[in-house]
Amino acid sequence: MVMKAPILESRHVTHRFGGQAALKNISFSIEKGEVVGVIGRSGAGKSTLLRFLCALETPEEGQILLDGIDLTKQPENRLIEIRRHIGLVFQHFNLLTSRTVASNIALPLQIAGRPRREQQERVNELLELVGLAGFGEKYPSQLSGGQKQRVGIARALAANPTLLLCDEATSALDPESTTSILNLLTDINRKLGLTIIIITHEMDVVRRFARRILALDHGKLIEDGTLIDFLSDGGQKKTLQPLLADIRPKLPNDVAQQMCETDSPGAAIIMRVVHSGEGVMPPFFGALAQRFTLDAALLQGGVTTISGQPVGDMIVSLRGERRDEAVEFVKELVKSMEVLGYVPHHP
Ligand SMILES: Nc1ncnc2c1ncn2[C@@H]1O[C@H](COP(=O)(O)OP(=O)(O)OP(=O)(O)O)[C@@H](O)[C@H]1O
Repeated sequence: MVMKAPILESRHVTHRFGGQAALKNISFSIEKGEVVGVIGRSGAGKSTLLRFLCALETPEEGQILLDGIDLTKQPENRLIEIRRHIGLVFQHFNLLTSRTVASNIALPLQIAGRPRREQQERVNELLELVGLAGFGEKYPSQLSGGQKQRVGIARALAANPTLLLCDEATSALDPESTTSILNLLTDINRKLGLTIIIITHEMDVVRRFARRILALDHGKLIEDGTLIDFLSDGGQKKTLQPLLADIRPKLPNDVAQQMCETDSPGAAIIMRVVHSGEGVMPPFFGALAQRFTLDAALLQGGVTTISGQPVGDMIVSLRGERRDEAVEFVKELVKSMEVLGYVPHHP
């Protein structure tokens, strides 16, 4: 097997502010072409990590390697050069209002001293790529939030970066523009094979966009995996639950009111089931009901497709004499299963 060299590595990164650790022993490695979401609540350490990843600051301990180069060991003049190869996309776009769209996009090329002709050609290419052909002579004030962010993305891509770092890139946008920007980033990843890291506090954004999720909590890396890993571990790891709360199906109120912790004869078992879709689509529960003569109901949730992969997160209820047999059967097929409680039988 050929081992690919990582494009970005964080090795045992620790950093403190006034004795308080903001990042604790953070290690991960990202390969070229990956799409990674870094998620965490306010104060988790996302911005601190971002500043290290883009070589704006150096951690107290540990190393950051970009394409094999240790950013923590480079002199400032080398870092200036390295930063040119890191595309940054900001929450509030950071466009220069007195410059046209074309001139905003050309800025990194101008700073790098590229010839005017080359700048123009590259700007036209980028306008096309981000779906803004014909917008070059407009000013930022004439654009919608989503369009401004397209300009921000085009500018970040101008110098052919090794890596695109998006800092809360959709947090200032309405849901429709958020979707279009996430689609654009997915498209860019596919077309250019560019490595993209999106840093956000919104689980819905990483759920829809990132094939791999890194979760930070109080400066610690508490999860590094796919959405399915995240959902499966959410049952056991308490620290993941607040992050997942936004996207998980919730127990319907009437069921929550009737549910108790102890099983009793004839009770329905209420379970959260996470699975990768194959063979466990909602009709499966109909077949299960028939096979084990059960009352089986999908109470909440379903299957969504993430990066072409079906991901199921459902709350189901099973009641019947052969209920426990059915539970064992389901357990073999799914990624994880968590018993939430029991609803007693009222004849
Ligand atoms: N310059 C600083 N001086 C002192 N403490 C800081 C500084 N920057 C960050 N911190 C602290 O480090 C911790 C992590 O902060 P950080 O800004 O990285 O979190 P975050 O996940 O980006 O949060 P948010 O989403 O609110 O921006 C917090 O406790 C914060 O108060």
